[in-house]
Amino acid sequence: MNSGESESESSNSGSEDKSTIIHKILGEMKSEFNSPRADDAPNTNDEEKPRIILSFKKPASDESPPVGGRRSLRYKNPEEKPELKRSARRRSKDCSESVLQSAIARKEKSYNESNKPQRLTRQLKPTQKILENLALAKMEKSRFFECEESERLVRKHKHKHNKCRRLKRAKLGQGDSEKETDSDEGGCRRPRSENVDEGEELEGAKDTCLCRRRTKFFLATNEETAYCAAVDSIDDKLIGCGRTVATKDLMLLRPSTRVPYTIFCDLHKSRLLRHNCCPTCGIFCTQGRFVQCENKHQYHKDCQSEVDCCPHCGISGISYQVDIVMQLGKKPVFLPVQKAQYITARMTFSTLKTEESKCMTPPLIPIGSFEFDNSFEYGDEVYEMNELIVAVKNNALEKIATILGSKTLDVNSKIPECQDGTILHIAAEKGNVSIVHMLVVAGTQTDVYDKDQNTPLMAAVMAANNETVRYLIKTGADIHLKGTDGMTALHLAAKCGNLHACQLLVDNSPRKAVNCQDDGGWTPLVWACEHGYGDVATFLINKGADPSVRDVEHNVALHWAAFSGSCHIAGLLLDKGCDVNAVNAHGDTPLHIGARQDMYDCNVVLLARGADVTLLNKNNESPLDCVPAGGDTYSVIALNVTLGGAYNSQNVVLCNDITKGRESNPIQCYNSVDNATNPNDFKYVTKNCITSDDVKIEAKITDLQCCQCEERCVTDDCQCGKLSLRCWYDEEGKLIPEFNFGDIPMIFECNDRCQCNAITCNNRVVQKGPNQRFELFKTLDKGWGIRTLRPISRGSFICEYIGEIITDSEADKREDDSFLFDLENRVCKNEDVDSYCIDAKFYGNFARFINHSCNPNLTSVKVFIDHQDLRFPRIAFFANRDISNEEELSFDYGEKFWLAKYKLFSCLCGSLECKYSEDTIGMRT
Ligand SMILES: C[S@@+](CC[C@H](N)C(=O)[O-])C[C@H]1O[C@@H](n2cnc3c(N)ncnc32)[C@H](O)[C@@H]1O
Repeated sequence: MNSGESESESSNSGSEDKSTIIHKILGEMKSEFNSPRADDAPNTNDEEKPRIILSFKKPASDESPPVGGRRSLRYKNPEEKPELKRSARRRSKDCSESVLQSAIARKEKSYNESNKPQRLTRQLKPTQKILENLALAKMEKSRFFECEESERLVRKHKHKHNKCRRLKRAKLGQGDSEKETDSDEGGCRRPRSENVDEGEELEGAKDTCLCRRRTKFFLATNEETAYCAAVDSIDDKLIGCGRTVATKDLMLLRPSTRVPYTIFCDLHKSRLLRHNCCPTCGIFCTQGRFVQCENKHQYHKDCQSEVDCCPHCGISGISYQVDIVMQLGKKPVFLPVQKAQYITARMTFSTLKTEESKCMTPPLIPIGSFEFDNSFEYGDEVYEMNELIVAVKNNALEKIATILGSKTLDVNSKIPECQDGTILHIAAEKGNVSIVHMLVVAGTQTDVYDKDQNTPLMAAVMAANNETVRYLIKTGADIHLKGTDGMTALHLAAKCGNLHACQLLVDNSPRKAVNCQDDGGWTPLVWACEHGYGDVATFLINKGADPSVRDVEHNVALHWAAFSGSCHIAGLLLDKGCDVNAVNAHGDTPLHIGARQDMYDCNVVLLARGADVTLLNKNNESPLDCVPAGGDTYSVIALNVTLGGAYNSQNVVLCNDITKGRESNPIQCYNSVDNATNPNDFKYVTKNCITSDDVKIEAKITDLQCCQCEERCVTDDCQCGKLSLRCWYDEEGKLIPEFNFGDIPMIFECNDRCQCNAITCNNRVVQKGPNQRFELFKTLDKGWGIRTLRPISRGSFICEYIGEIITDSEADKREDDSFLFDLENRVCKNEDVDSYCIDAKFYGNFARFINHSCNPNLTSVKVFIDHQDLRFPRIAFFANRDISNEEELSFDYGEKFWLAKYKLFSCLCGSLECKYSEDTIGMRT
């Protein structure tokens, strides 16, 4: 096949710049492998072998279906069904550790994202006392310095060389990272107005402030712990400390008489000693811009009087503005234990984004009915887990608070009476959001499994405690976790008919989990159909549930709707393009199932929508053979048989799945044209393969350019996006509207070396494989072809062109050239370097059956995933326009193909723009 399609040409001409950029980025790729122009190919043969020439494009993906146990639609009554043994997932220690790690990571992340520190520290408003002190200090200062004015002028003169203020940076160690020298002592002078009888000096220094003074005052408390009441000024925000202070060390201190006595932790004491606490307002100068005197005493600019003078030592004239930065060795990780220390903090939900939920639920204020104040007496009592369980079961909030506050229990310990779940499982099942909240705040992990492989979220879903479901989702519970039989919380919600929970789960799923399959291959939609929950089925379909997804027994959702006899759901599925005569692994159509279940109403709907009464299953049974004789269902099917209402009776299913289970969705083979049997003269593969040593792909993982994105690769910083010029995929995995099908970039998807999350990453589409529904069918005049069983929107990924990677010279030797796809990686004509093709003749996927059209609905795009060797792009087809149900898929083979083939046959695409028909090909040769 030869070059020449217009898209290809424009793509090539435009690709030089992009190639240059990509070369620059990759830094190691040779220019000769870029900008491959089909016309530049060395033409060593007059009779050149035809190649299909690229016109590059791609779509969305979903989780690949798990395999495992299944139920069978062969059994009329559920009781007849053999009990399913689906994979019993055993959780290992590693698994639980990773759950913990990810829970911590999520909490950290949500903390960082929310940028609201109040759950971790207390953010305080200045008290009335502090404000009064500020005003008082200003007045005192101005009075005091009136009489100091003349002295100040002398000192000013003395230090005139330092008069211009300098900006300098200081670093303040949050721990003991910085040991400041005490060289400031010498310069301290006592202002006349200060009370010298405050107490004994801490280190004998004669400061005018009281930063270094001991006092005779101690805090009297019966509590085991006291908390530091220091207030830090951090970037103009006031943050309370709250560290614990040993009760044996409760000396009350203050930096001046203007501020109240306070309890300080060791850290704040040492900073007080170093004059880091402003004597005017009593707030520590912790991070931000402050003023520092010559003696390294720090205070706030606003706390300075109009006369430039240090409120610590009174020295005037020599002051600097300093930028203080907290010096932390590493990012703080707030573990539940640490959070639990802040027992005086009011529990709040303010750090969570309160997105408008579609469900009408009241705002989430879990503690609404409960005032959790710090007057609880925890005492020395040691509690048993049983007491907590009883308290949770009885909704005894105060008791729960007391037990949790005592910290005598491991809130994550497994409870044998509760299937080895935790106390959070019990609370989630019980459904009191306040209790769930208290447990979460007390450090209970949300993503733990019980023996039945249910998480607390799943327990809440099954118990229909939807406020708890909402709370747990917002708190970061992982909604994608799979439990028994590979079921997610959404599967369970659909199975239970819990519409509200379905809404919460779907609306909070970053990449829609709506088509996720469990071990039996069932989607949430299948569960809703099986149990006849019309509202849930409608909701899921509206949210993009695919009615054509097959389970492991090849049933589609319509089989399950027929099983439950839900005519409303059956109609809905048929409206969405579900095939009324879809056949499962036993050859049963939905009508066979509906007949066996004696579902009259539903069978009427199926018959009215074209169900074929003549189709035989693998036991040679027609639907009429399956129905109990004598009833209404028998009559209605018998009537249709009598009337000869066989619909599409010409259609013959030759094979249920040409992929033999290798694709996530089976592909049936239909032939209603002739007697040809299904094509099986090739090996179905889903990855390109190599059969010769002549093909060597540079695929070292260490050579891969990769990204450092934390999660989803949605920002411009994603390195893989930059390689592709930008990320071309939207949230659903479709090419964005800006993607220019006339000037196609190469796409570099995220790879195994990237940091991002493989499930939620936006830049992974082709690697997840095809997820649409297709059918192999016999065309009237072009042999086999591929058509879609449902509408496909523009930009969707269809499939890759998969086959055997061979060298050009090998391709030239091959007899059948109908399946060669030229990788367009030919180097300069003069160089004797081989280039490559993909041959799908012997090894291939269903793309090998896609025919040519001069007005194609697919465009091919070069994609790189597991290697970045530009000689071997993966060829991905994307819909270049909306494609309707049952439309044949096609791409442009390119001029090279037709120049080689026109003597044998001409193009039968039938489009008005056809360039290679019998009539038009002459104009091109
Ligand atoms: C890659 S195969 C496509 C699958 C093929 N129809 C089959 O039955 O295996 C390419 C071959 O399909 C046929 N073909 C594809 N598109 C065609 C078209 N527009 N007109 C005529 N023949 C076409 C040609 O025989 C061509 O060599």
